[in-house]
Amino acid sequence: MKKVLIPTKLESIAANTLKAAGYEIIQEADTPLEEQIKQHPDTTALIVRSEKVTPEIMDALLNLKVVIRAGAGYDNIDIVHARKKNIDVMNTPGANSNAVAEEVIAMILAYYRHIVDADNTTRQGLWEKKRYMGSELTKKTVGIVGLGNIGRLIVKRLQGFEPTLLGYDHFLARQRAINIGVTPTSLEEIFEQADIITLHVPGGPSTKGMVGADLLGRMKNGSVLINCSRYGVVDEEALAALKAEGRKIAYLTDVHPKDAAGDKPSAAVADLLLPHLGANTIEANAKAARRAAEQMIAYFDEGNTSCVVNGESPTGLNPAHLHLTMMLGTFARIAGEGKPIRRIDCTFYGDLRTYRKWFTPKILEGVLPHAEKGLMPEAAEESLREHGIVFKAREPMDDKPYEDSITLDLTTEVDGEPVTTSVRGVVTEGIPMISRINTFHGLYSDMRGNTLVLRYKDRPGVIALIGSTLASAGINIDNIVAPIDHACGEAMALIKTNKPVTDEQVAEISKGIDALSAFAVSL
Ligand SMILES: NC(=O)C1=CN([C@@H]2O[C@H](COP(=O)(O)OP(=O)(O)OC[C@H]3O[C@@H](n4cnc5c(N)ncnc54)[C@H](O)[C@@H]3O)[C@@H](O)[C@H]2O)C=CC1
Ligand SMILES: O=C(O)CCC(=O)C(=O)O
Repeated sequence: MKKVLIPTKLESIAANTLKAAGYEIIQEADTPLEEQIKQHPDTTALIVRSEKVTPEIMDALLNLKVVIRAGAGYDNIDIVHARKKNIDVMNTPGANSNAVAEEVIAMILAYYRHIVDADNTTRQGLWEKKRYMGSELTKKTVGIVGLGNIGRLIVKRLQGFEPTLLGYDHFLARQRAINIGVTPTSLEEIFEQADIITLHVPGGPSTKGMVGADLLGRMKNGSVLINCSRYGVVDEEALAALKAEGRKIAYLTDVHPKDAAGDKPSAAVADLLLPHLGANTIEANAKAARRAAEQMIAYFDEGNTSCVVNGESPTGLNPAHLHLTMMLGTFARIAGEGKPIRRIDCTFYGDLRTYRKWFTPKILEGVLPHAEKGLMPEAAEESLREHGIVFKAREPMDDKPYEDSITLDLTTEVDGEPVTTSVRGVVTEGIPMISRINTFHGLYSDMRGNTLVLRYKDRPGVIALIGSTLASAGINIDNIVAPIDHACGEAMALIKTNKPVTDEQVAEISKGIDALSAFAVSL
């Protein structure tokens, strides 16, 4: 019988559903998880809320197969360590979004109408009507940062207040944001224009300090910043400094470094401070509990991993090929000069064709470096779609003798016209090599390190010119390949250098040799 530990206050429907399906359930909310695992070292699965699931806990549970976070954010679980131990981690996406969306509206109204203070002072016998002059939410400009499950619901729940809605989500295509009902707006403009800004991005390294001195400094006097995402997303020291200078920014927060009693680092800077109440409704708790139980049953009974957030590639796939794909994506993006990407077509030759779906997260990583990393293939494909990128993994043509190689064609839009950069790569002796760029074949250049890429009309003396410009900048050439496309009389030089070549140096060399295209890549 599979033993499931639920070391948290989670609605009994989770335990009941699992018991009915034949699981053994230990639910104990008041004993730390560290203690409970000593009594239950044979635990197969965990369902947690904000409890930390550390490497030590995973190492101690030798039978642990899956950890389910009954909620959205899973930054309390070390998902990388979990992967190493072959433990799947899931969340229950969307289960508590409505609770947070409603909390945000409650916070705004409570702050605007001084509800908390007014209740306190009225109970004390005071009558401070003049002091508690309020503001109205109706027709305010609200900036929503993070348009996932919660951000999108806030859009809906705010509708009655006739707001102007600005939105930012760097994984969401412009048109999708418009369809959701917000005006896609840069972070800088949101912070400059909004009366209320509410944050709904995940926590962790990718968003740590995301709202720092620069953005905070752009906020209007009298504006409100709400943090129901995670502690660390807002640089509270920078906020405190601005407030000390007399800037009138209200800060309403629900999130803390630790979910526990004790001093709160945000207390001095916050105008409203809640004990992580976002998901704390009867409805959200029940929904997350039911989902957690259903997901666990589907996981063990049917092998359903659709909510796994730390998926890995299958055995048999050489990680070097995954890395190569990311490098090809990066290379093509830089060659495409950062123009909007519209389409990516890939062909995986040889044995790689069997694994093609597993390359999607790496393609995403290469072409959209700010996109979420470590996504499952389906989620990566969805992310590409949301960015307005059509992605196709083509069937390889059997007459092409490319063995285990990868072709990536990246199409950008330049002045309304499609422009495609095509790159092909292989792994040789464990080294990721680029073998073709557009019509320039036979490159076989190591993709690691610094590469200067120049296309020019073929003529004698060009390499010498490049060499002398690099030398005068103190840059050494480690290797050069410079094949010629005789059909068009052009050459493509891939020059490996001991240091990165700066944009200014690229421009100087490009001018000196009258290059048709020039860029530098450091991988
Ligand atoms: N206060 C509370 O009780 C609760 C807090 N949360 C927090 O809220 C977060 C969001 O929850 P959901 O909306 O359910 O998650 P979600 O995954 O549906 O949405 C997150 C959105 O943030 C976007 N995003 C990620 N990084 C970004 C960045 N650097 N810049 C702009 N956008 C970025 C993603 O594209 C995605 O659309 C959770 O990760 C969790 O940390 C969630 C539930 C309850
Ligand atoms: O379970 C809770 O109360 C915390 C919810 C939360 O922060 C999340 O789901 O990310």
